[in-house]
Amino acid sequence: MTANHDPYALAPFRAEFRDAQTEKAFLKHVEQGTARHLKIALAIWAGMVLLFGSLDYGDLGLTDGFYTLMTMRVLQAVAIACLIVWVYRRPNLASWSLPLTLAEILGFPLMFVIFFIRPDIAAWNVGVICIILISIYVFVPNRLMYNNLVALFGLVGTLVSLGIRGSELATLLPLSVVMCLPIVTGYVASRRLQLVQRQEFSLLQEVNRSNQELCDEIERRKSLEAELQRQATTDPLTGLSNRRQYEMLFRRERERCARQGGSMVLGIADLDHFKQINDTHGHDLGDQALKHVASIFLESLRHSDVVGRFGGEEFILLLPDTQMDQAKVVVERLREQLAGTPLGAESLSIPLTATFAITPVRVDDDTIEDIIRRADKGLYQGKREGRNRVVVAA
Ligand SMILES: Nc1nc2c(ncn2[C@@H]2O[C@H](COP(=O)(O)OP(=O)(O)OP(=O)(O)O)[C@@H](O)[C@H]2O)c(=O)[nH]1
Repeated sequence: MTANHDPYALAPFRAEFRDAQTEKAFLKHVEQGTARHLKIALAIWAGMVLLFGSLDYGDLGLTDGFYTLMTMRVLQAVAIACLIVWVYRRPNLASWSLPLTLAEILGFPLMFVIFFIRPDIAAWNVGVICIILISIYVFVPNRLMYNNLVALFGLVGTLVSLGIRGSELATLLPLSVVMCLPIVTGYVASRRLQLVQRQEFSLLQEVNRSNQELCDEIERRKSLEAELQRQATTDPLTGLSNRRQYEMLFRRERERCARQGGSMVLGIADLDHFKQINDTHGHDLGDQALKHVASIFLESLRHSDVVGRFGGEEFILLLPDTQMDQAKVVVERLREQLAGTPLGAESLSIPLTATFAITPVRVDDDTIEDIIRRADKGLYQGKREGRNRVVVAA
């Protein structure tokens, strides 16, 4: 495929897409409509074939000629009915042109035979053939080149039949010009229709492509926005809420608890001897330890609780809808869980403990800093008293 390949370029004479894949996609797109057209055209064809039998009867009576013509008409009508059923079951046949072309070509001999059995209505027969020629173009769309082939067969067959019947060249020449008129008219009308249909299809594809691009762009922006939001609200190392986020959540939860008459507890956790872990095992393992602690806190607490990273090895816990005695039990359990889950890394098992302080959020606390300051005092007390404990800072 070249750089400037246009998949929607049209071949003006065939009135089809130059690109075979695009043409295939178009035919698939119009398959149901094409099949419907074809079934209607075939039904009209079969009806006309049988209807003209009544004229044969009127003119010929029950003669051999009538029986021959009627047998051909009935056989043809049955063949057309089979074709309708076939197209009904497999609509893609309407665009799959070769069998259809053969069926159309096989329909013509009946018209040619009439010249021999009913020479008296030769002029009528030529008229009917002209109508058939134009109908092929109008009613059987999207197969222009095959229609040209069928029309040529009809034209040549008619002239040859009349020639055999003894018509002069002087008659046949103007007749061929007259018969070319419906062919040219049908070709031009059908070509225009095919081009317009394909231009519409190209536009539709373009619109679909633009829509898809737009949807992709919206998706990309949404995920970018979500990522930015995540980065703006979480601590990059542990994934916990950062200061901005937990302060916002604190305000929201405090207001909600106040509205609903619930109480809220704030806790601080500070890892014990964390400097020693960093110094002994390195900063990377220190980072791993922080992530380990964060995941234990997140797993152990309720979804409605908030865990934030307060500073280096300090964490903040917000427990909405919780009384102090309940908070004491919850945080004690958290302490035990942390102490009982050492960090396993490179065949090492590093015990981790933390000192916790909890304090109630009071109505007269102005800011979160006031509450943290109170909890901090409890934390110092806990560190002084030997670490790995929960202190209530009332
Ligand atoms: N690996 C790592 N270490 C950090 C990070 N933030 C702070 N630290 C370290 O955490 C340690 C905190 O040490 P200290 O404040 O003395 O506290 P501690 O050693 O835990 O002692 P106590 O709190 O008294 O039990 C320091 O060594 C900091 O460098 C971090 O993001 N990653």
